[in-house]
Amino acid sequence: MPAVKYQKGEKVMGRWPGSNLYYEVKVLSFDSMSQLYTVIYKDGTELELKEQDIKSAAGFQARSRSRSRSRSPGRRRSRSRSPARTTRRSSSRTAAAVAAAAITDSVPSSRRETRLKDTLEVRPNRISLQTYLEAEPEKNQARYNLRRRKDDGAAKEVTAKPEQLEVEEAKKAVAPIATLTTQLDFGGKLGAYFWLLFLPAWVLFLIIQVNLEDPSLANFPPPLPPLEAFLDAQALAFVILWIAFQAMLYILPVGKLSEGMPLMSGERLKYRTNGFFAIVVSAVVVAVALHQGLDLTYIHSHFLQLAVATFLIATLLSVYLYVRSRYAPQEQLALGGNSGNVVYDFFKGHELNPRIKDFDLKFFCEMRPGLIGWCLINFAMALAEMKQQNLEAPSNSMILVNLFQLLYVVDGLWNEEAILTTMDLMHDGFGFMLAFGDLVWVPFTYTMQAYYLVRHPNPLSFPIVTIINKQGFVGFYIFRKSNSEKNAFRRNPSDPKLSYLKTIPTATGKSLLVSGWWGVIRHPNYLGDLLMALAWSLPCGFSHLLPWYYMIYFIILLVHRDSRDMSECRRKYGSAWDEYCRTVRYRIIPCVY
Ligand SMILES: NC(=O)C1=CN([C@@H]2O[C@H](COP(=O)(O)OP(=O)(O)OC[C@H]3O[C@@H](n4cnc5c(N)ncnc54)[C@H](OP(=O)(O)O)[C@@H]3O)[C@@H](O)[C@H]2O)C=CC1
Ligand SMILES: CC(C)=CCC[C@@H](C)[C@H]1CC=C2C3=C(CC[C@@]21C)[C@@]1(C)CC[C@H](O)C(C)(C)[C@@H]1CC3
Repeated sequence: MPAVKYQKGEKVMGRWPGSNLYYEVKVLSFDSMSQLYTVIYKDGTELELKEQDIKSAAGFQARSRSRSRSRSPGRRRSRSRSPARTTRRSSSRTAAAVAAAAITDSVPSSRRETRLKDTLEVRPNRISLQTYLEAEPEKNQARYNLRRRKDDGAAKEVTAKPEQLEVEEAKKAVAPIATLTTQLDFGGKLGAYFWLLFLPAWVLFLIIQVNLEDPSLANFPPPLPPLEAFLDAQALAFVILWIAFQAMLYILPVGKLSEGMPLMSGERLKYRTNGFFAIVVSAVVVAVALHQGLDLTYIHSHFLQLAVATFLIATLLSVYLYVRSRYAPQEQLALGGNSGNVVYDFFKGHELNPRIKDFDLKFFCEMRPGLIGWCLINFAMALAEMKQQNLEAPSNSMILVNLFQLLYVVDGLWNEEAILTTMDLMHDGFGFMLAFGDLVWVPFTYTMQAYYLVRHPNPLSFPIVTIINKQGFVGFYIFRKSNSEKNAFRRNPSDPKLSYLKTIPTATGKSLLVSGWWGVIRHPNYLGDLLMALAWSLPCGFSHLLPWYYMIYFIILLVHRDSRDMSECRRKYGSAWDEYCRTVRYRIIPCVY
């Protein structure tokens, strides 16, 4: 049996996977079968290393000293380039930021990412393990038995001090392994069961409630109608026709082909961003159909059946998405949605950008049938209100709700490219949650205010209309400006028009905005969105809670989304993110939250 070179408890230097950096580690054990040492890093991360990737601490220091004096290009660079020349203002500079700044100073920002990845000698000394694995998965996997031995879910940060050795390219490249998702969102596996049952039931509850004389969110669920009342072949046919019509508009070679953000593979997918064209054509087609005698109030009278039909389609789509995610190549998968639990994975979704040829299912579902359908339903509710209340024109409240929500959707479609830098498109897998959210939840619950007004009129005086209008537009202004600022910055960080903005460099090569809208609060777009949501509920008055459902749901959604985003960004950007949070203290409401 060969002698064990390093003993249990011994402090040695372990090579950081995929790089030439050595960290101080403690030997925990040696497995004679696999010939691997289990070592623990200072932050508690355990990895298995081969003997050749371990050096004794004494020998390493002597070698490292002589090398760093004579030939470390990293050192030369950081001495000659003062970190003070970066855009950062804070005095408590972390090593990560200084390291990144040393590089970003000399490189145009659009090329920073590539340079950072290539330049192995200047590595930050605090970097998240998972970020590192994502950045260079093939190198890591080629050389190491790279599994975290003590995984408690969230990626931990390595705080050990790196020593620098020579720069060389990793030699082999093999496909990365599939990693199990251990950090589960939405209440984990049990939560997934709950949401799968609760979300459709809640849609049903809302639809049944809103038709009652005295609707309330606090009401006990009324008795369910018989099963036949839920299913309607004609309603199903309409829904299929609508989705097929939107799909046809989406694939027309009209409008811009926009590039998505770079994927892990470096590839950038192309998206046909012709959403504005789609809503204009849809409006024209609906106008022609109305002229031909189509009775749009059918949508009001068959709302439940239309919702159930759409739910069936969303469920079938989710099953398809789940099955295909099992066969998708590793580099096309999202980080989440691979827990090993069928229900959780079905709910969360695992494939990042499922496509049939060039047809992007997630992008299409998020931006087209549900979103444009939302406006169509609102319009049908306005017609139903006129019919039901014998009006010659829709009420002021109905007009306000219709116009505000139309503005929201048209703006989203006009700026469709901006969706490519949002969380759903960049990070989330496509599964039941998003398919159901996009196709059922948005059109059948976001229309609750308009639906409510059909049977529950709320007359508004002109001054009140003016106040709600102003408040809604302030929200819209904040929402649009902040989203556009981030989108423009993410697309071209060196855009001269954005040169006035202050940024924090991060170890990934991307920077974070710390001035402008994103320097006031961490989610200015959420604040704008919430103010708009308020303006959609106010026209319905205060007699019932039901039209306020969207506001309540939206606060919960955005607070949860913000915390999901915080942990995701912390994982990605490590100490640079902490620095950002110290500089920009409030999340959504200045000085409050
Ligand atoms: N009506 C509705 O039902 C809903 C509407 N929305 C709206 O959709 C829009 C998009 O929201 P969402 O996708 O949740 O989140 P964001 O558009 O806010 O995207 C978050 C991402 O932005 C990047 N980012 C965060 N901080 C900074 C910074 N300081 N500088 C530069 N980049 C930063 C990070 O990604 P990275 O660094 O990787 O680029 C982060 O993950 C929002 O306006 C929201 O209100 C959202 C959900 C539901
Ligand atoms: C409860 C449940 C099933 C939640 C799913 C959440 C989805 C409904 C939302 C997640 C992010 C969304 C966005 C929009 C609609 C709602 C969903 C899909 C959005 C398309 C609305 C229009 C905006 O202008 C927008 C493009 C910014 C926005 C993007 C996020």
